[in-house]
Amino acid sequence: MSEPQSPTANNPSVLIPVNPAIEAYQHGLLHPTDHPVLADMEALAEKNNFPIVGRLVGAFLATQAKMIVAKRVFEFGSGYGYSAYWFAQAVGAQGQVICSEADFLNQEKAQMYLSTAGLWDRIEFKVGMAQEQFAKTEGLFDICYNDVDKGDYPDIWQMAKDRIRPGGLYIADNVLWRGRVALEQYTDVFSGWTEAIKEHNRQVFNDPEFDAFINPTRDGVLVARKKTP
Ligand SMILES: C[S@@+](CC[C@H](N)C(=O)[O-])C[C@H]1O[C@@H](n2cnc3c(N)ncnc32)[C@H](O)[C@@H]1O
Repeated sequence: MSEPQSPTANNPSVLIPVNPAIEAYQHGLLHPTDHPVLADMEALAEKNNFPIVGRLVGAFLATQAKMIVAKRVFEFGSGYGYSAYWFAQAVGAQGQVICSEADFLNQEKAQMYLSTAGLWDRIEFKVGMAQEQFAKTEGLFDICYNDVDKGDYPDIWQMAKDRIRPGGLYIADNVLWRGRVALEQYTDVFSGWTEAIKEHNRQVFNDPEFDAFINPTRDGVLVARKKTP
């Protein structure tokens, strides 16, 4: 009997972490009460091939934030506010999500979408390099969320880890990088990004101050909780 065809049989240099049928099943379980603006944001991502986290990971981010009663979140790489929608909804009316984004054109879109969703007053949107914006922002965070260009992942981890409160979370998207991190041979989309993600993952998992886990949903979401004294 022949082996079943894997979804990546034509492309052995990547693996899809979760079977698409399982992700479709998970999608089917999500409740349809989220704000209709999400569908507009998803349609724009589809049209422009823009890498938003998508609804499964969005719901996961919001759940993580609610679990630790997060009130202050810093996002590294906010795009036009899709992941920020989930955090803003989770932190509540008294909470704050500080977005950082290199492309100034995304600020206007984020404002339009998140105002429609009634969440803009929980957002502080900073245009510029996330590293610089973070350095200029004082205080500790309940969550630092990393979704910038992947070559910068180790640097972002190094700057974020000391600014997370005990019991708070460091979250990073795309840490499985379509499975390339698990392969000996792969085709890199951008030179060095797979190695940077692997180095980042090693650093997070080896840090004695954090407990870490990778949720393989979509492209892999790493969650690391800072231990309490
Ligand atoms: C994967 S997208 C973010 C998607 C967003 N988190 C979401 O799910 O809706 C990455 C975004 O980060 C921005 N970006 C990449 N590297 C950055 C950096 N070092 N500083 C600021 N923005 C960055 C890009 O312009 C892009 O909009």
